[in-house]
Amino acid sequence: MTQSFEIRGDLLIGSDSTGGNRTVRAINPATGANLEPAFAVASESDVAKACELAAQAFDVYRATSPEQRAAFLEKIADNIMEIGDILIERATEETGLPVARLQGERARTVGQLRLFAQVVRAGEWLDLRVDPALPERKPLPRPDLRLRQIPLGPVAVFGASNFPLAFSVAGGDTASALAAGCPVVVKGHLAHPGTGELVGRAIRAAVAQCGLPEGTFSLLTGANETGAALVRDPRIKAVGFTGSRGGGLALGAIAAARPEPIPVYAEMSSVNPVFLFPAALAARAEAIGTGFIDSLTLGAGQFCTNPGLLFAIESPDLDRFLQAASDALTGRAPAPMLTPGIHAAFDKGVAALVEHDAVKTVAHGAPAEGVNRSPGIFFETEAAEFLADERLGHEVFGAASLLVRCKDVDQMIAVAEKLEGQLTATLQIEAEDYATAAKLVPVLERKAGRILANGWPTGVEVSHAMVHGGPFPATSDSRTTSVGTLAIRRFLRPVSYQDLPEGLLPAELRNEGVRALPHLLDGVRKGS
Ligand SMILES: NC(=O)C1=CN([C@@H]2O[C@H](COP(=O)(O)OP(=O)(O)OC[C@H]3O[C@@H](n4cnc5c(N)ncnc54)[C@H](O)[C@@H]3O)[C@@H](O)[C@H]2O)C=CC1
Ligand SMILES: O=C(O)CCC(=O)C(=O)O
Repeated sequence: MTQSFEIRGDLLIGSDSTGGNRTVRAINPATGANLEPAFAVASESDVAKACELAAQAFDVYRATSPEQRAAFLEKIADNIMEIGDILIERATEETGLPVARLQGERARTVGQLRLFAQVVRAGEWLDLRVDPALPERKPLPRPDLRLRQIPLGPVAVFGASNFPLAFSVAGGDTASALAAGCPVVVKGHLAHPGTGELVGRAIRAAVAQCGLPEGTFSLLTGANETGAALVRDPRIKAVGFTGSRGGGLALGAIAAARPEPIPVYAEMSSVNPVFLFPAALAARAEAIGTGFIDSLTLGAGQFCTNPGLLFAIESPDLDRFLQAASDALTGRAPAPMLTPGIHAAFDKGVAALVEHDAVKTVAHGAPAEGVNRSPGIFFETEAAEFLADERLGHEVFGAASLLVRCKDVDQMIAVAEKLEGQLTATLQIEAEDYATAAKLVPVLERKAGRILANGWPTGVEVSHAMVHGGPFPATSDSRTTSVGTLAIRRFLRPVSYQDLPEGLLPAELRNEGVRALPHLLDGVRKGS
C-alpha cells in the first residue's frame, strides 16, 4: 500500500507529534517569501523527551540482528522514494537548488542507506577478533580473549544547510549511526524544515514498520539553543555535524564541558587547494579554466569541497588559464544562495577580499537579479602576500576563489606547508609533472583527507575507500570520515570479553557465530 507523507510543522519525538511551539517558517531563498506552515520549535523538555526515548530504545535497537538492521535501513530508503515529487518540490522551494541537483541528491541519500545495509550484513564492521586461550603457555597461561565493536549510544545529528537530503535528516551521519546500532536524534536545520519533516516521517514510518522501539529516531526542529540542549543531554553519547567552523567549535566546547565529555565529529571549513602544474597548463589550460569555473559555481559554490584556492607557477600558459576561466565566469548568472544569512556571510567575505590591497579581482559573474544572489568571483594574489596574511586562506562559503601566483615549484610547496587542514587537495598534472608533484604529495597527505588528480573536488563518491575528512579545521577529528562506509566507525567502540562462558558471550563471538563472519583468529584473517 502506498503511504502518504505530509508536512504539518510537527516535531517527531518518537511516535509523538505534539511538542514545541509553532513559531518559525521556512523562507524561499529564491523569492524571499515565507512558506507555510509554521513549524514547531523544540523546547528543552522536548529535547529531554527525545533523548529519554532514545536511551530506552538503545539496548533493544542494538540487539537487532544484522538482517533486521539492514532491512530497516532499506525500508527508510524505500519510504524516502515513496514520498515522491513533493520531496523534491519542497526542497527546491526551501533551498533554491535546482530540481536535477535535488533528484541526484535523493539518489545519493537512498544509495547511501542501501550501501550501509550491505555493510551491516557483511559484518566486517564488528571487527571480530579471537585470541584462543593458551593454558600451557609459560610462564603464564593466556586467557581466552574475544573482541567485538558495540555502538556508543544515542547520537545527535545536525543536518547541514547545503545538502538538504544527503547531509541532513537521513544523511550520512544518520545512516552510519543507525547502521552502527545507535538511536538518532536529529537537530533539523531551519533552512529546510519541511524537507526535513518529510524525510523524518519516512524514517519514523520505517521504525514502526520494522517493529523497532519508537525512540530509535526523533527529529527536533529548532535554532542553536535546541542543538546546545541536545549536546548537553547526558543520554547523548556522540555528535555528527556539518556546518560552520564557529558552529562545530561551539558544539565541541559544549560536549567537552559535560561531566561526561563525548566525541563530536564536526565537518567544518575547507578551501580545497588546487595545484596547477606547468605541463598540465601547457597541455590543457582552457579545459582546466572552464572545469574550474564549473566546479566553483556548482550549487552557487555552497559545497564544503568548493575549490576556493588555486596555486600555479607564473607562465604564459597560466595567462591562458586565466583568460579561459574569466571567459567562463563572466556573464554567468548567479543562483540564489541557501539562506539570507549565508548570502550575507558570502558578501562580507567577498568585500574583505575586494578591499584587500594585495588582492586583485580577475573576473566575476553577471550582476544579481533577484534576492539572495551574488555573482561568483575569482581573485588573484602573490605567494608572498598569501604567506603574509593568514586570512587569505580562510573559507568564503560560496562561489569565490583566490589564485596564488608562485615563482616556482619550491615556492608552491612552501605555501602548501602553510595551509590549514583540508577536506581535499587537487593536482592538475601531466606525465612531465609527476616528478615535481611527487615532492608535494607527502605535504598534502599531512594536510588533507583526499588527494585527487585531474578532477575537481566537488562531488564526493559514497563508497568504501572514500575519506571526507581531514585535519582541523576541515574536521574536528582527522581519524575518520563523514562520507563512505568507514563513517560507521565513528559510532562504535571495542569491548573485549575475557574467559566469558560461551552462554554469556554475544552470539557473534560464540564459536559458531564467529565462524560465520569475517574475523581475526590469533591475528590471522579468516572468513572474508
Ligand atoms: N563547510 C561546510 O560544509 C559548510 C559551511 N557552512 C558555513 O556556515 C555558515 C552558516 O551556515 P549554516 O549552515 O547555518 O551553519 P551553522 O554552523 O551556523 O549551523 C549548522 C547547525 O549548527 C547549529 N549551530 C550553529 N552554531 C551553534 C551554536 N553556537 N550552538 C548550538 N548550535 C549551533 C545550527 O543551529 C545548525 O543546526 C555559512 O555561511 C558557511 O560559512 C555552511 C554549510 C556547510
Ligand atoms: O561535494 C560533495 O559532494 C559533498 C560536499 C559536502 O560535504 C558539503 O558541502 O558539506
